[in-house]
Amino acid sequence: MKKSIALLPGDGIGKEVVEATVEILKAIGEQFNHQFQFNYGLIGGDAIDQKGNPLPEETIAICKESDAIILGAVGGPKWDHNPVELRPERGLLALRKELDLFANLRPIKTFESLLDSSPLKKEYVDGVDFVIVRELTGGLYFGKPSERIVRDGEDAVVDTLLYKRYEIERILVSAFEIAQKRRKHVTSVDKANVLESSRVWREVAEEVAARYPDVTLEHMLVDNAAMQLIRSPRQFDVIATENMFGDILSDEASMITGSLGMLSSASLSSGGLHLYEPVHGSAPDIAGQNIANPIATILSAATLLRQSFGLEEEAKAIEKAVENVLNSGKRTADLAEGGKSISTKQMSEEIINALADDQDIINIIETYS
Ligand SMILES: NC(=O)C1=CN([C@@H]2O[C@H](COP(=O)(O)OP(=O)(O)OC[C@H]3O[C@@H](n4cnc5c(N)ncnc54)[C@H](O)[C@@H]3O)[C@@H](O)[C@H]2O)C=CC1
Ligand SMILES: CC(C)CC(=O)C(=O)O
Ligand SMILES: [Mg+2]
Repeated sequence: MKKSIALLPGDGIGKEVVEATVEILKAIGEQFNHQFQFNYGLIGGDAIDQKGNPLPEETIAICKESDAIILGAVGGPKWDHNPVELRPERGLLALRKELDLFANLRPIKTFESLLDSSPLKKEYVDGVDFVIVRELTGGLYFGKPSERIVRDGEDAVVDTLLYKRYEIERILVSAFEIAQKRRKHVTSVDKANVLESSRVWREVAEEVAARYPDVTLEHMLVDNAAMQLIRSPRQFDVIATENMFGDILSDEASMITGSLGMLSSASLSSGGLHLYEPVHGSAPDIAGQNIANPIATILSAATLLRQSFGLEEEAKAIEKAVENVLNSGKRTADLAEGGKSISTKQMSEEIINALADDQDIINIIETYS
């Protein structure tokens, strides 16, 4: 198979985890005889420094000419005091809007060998397997006005939470479609006791639920949801929520797996050009040290192969290789609890070695060759 992938490493550890992931894709391409062409683009802080724009036109063009996109992360202290339109994060938000990447799927599934790495009790996290379906192109991060103003003669500030009804409907439809293929339970998370947008969200959730009689709908207020994620995370199957709530809850949920560096995500578009990105950011505190955990990005790439290219065996091979490496006790620093750890590059090499050693893959390749 010949396919092109746009690579937007971005800033900080974004560069390191994308580089580690490219090595995995090259290895899987060689093993399964696929030709993946990589098209690099600038986004975020680097793009501001080199082009004066966090999302240059060339980057949008590179994405649109590709079959799928992998993004690392954007941001860093260097640009923290820039005016808002020259913040690296603006580049990512603009790309999500430009490509209508409205559905961000963030699976939270524990690995057997990492049960002790979670700060939560092992018996609570064992068997956790749910997905956060986060709306990604609306809500507070996109509403206008978003500015400093003067109100009643006082300095004030306004951010706007705006959703069109169809935006709420389509993300809930995505959540119900996903739930139908899973354990058929949607927890719709909102703040309907306070926010009008959440009241409409609830109404739409009820309407959509009526079209999926085999799926159970439960409403949960976001503050309770934040607590339930810690108290009994196994209760969740699909969590459907708006942009900011999903952003916050997913970082919280990452600790069920042991590290933010483990959480992959897929940002799906209405147009079919999807973007795959880790849940974490550019981690300036560890950037440039070759110690970041690349697994979130590597698992995002596995989802890309499955979702965008239909390469199920290849996706499974990567997921199994990651599991085998973790089972062998190898850990990056975030999971090593002060013990022996391996670098970002070494983790990538270990996963490549595990791919090469996997007898199932060798059998598949022999069957197809
Ligand atoms: N998708 C994106 O591009 C995102 C960008 N950001 C940006 O990233 C910058 C840093 O934000 P933070 O709040 O520090 O969030 P962050 O997600 O970058 O880091 C939070 C903490 O988790 C650790 N961490 C994150 N990913 C890791 C990995 N793969 N391996 C090991 N440890 C990892 C970091 O070292 C840090 O201690 C900011 O500029 C922020 O706006 C934040 C979140 C998402
Ligand atoms: C630019 C931010 C909204 C990125 C982020 O925190 C996320 O998507 O999880
Ligand atoms: Mg986030």
